[in-house]
Amino acid sequence: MFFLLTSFVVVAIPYVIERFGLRVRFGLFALLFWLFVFQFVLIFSIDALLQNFATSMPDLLESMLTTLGGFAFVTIGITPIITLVLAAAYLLFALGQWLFDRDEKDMPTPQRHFTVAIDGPAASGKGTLARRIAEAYGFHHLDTGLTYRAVAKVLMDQNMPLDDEFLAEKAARSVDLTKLDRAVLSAHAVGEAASKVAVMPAVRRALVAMQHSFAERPPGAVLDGRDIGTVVCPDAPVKLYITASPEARARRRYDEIRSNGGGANYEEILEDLTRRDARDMGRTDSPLKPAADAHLLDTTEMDIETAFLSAKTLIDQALAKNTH
Ligand SMILES: Nc1ncnc2c1ncn2[C@@H]1O[C@H](COP(=O)(O)OP(=O)(O)O)[C@@H](O)[C@H]1O
Ligand SMILES: Nc1ccn([C@H]2C[C@H](O)[C@@H](COP(=O)(O)OP(=O)(O)O)O2)c(=O)n1
Repeated sequence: MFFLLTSFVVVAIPYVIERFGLRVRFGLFALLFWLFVFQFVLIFSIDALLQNFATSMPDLLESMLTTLGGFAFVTIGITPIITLVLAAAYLLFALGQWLFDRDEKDMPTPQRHFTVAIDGPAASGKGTLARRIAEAYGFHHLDTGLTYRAVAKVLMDQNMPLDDEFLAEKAARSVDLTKLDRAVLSAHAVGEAASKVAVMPAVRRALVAMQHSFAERPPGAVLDGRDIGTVVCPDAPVKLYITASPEARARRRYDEIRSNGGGANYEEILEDLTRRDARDMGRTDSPLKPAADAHLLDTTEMDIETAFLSAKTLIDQALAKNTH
């Protein structure tokens, strides 16, 4: 009896490991387990039969039943031994699996990132929209216009010409993305100078490289400028091209300067913007133009919140596609 109970426990334990530990629904141990139970029942049934009916049984049947009972008794003794060996092998296998899984979990998974590219002419509302998106989605934001403005500011501060490509490239290489001071760089004159240095390919190459690595920051980045969808992030899942009539843009810039306490002339601003648009759209290297797959958003009659909601619909659709 003790032998049978021990056998039962030895078979049952690996079965439990298999079923609940290794999550095998019906495996080798389960088979052995039920075989064991079957043999157990067989032995007791044969034993009961022989005890009660042996005298009235033909000799041949009695000897067959005795042989079968003996065979079941022997195999019931072997089953736990086989099971024990298999259990040990299985446990080693499970341990290997566990270690392997743990190693996989420890491995750094490639960080996912999502890019929103926003382009458009001056004062169309790119920056405002980009900041709003970055805030809503927890993404990093880079106003790439500030990088061109930073190059122009360095040259202006040192009274250097704005068309010397060698000097401008040197200034571009010294730009530090963490030190772009919007308050200093947002001056109207700096924007005009930035548009001039932005025509030089060497300057663009240096700045585009920085902008490109910024765009890869996880979990996502919003970049606004003139060539984000076409050159800096041509693979961005969301590209927006923001426009507004020159008059609406000049009015916005005028209001912005006035609300900051500055003096401004609407006609002059309109003229400057028109000239800057022509330069930004007409240059040979990376001219301002919508990417073929960009969504156009005309904000002339659209307030900031409505523009944001339009962009949000597109971003949510692209994010849903990205996670499937
Ligand atoms: N849809 C809009 N409606 C009205 N004003 C806007 C809108 N979008 C932006 N503005 C305002 O226009 C000005 C210029 O916007 P900004 O985002 O700096 O343009 P950009 O980055 O294209 O030069 C800001 O004062 C901003 O508050
Ligand atoms: N990605 C970019 C961003 C700006 N530029 C250039 C062209 C723009 O006239 C200047 C200034 O850009 P910025 O976006 O700061 O100008 P606005 O805020 O729209 O007036 O820099 C560019 O060539 N490419």
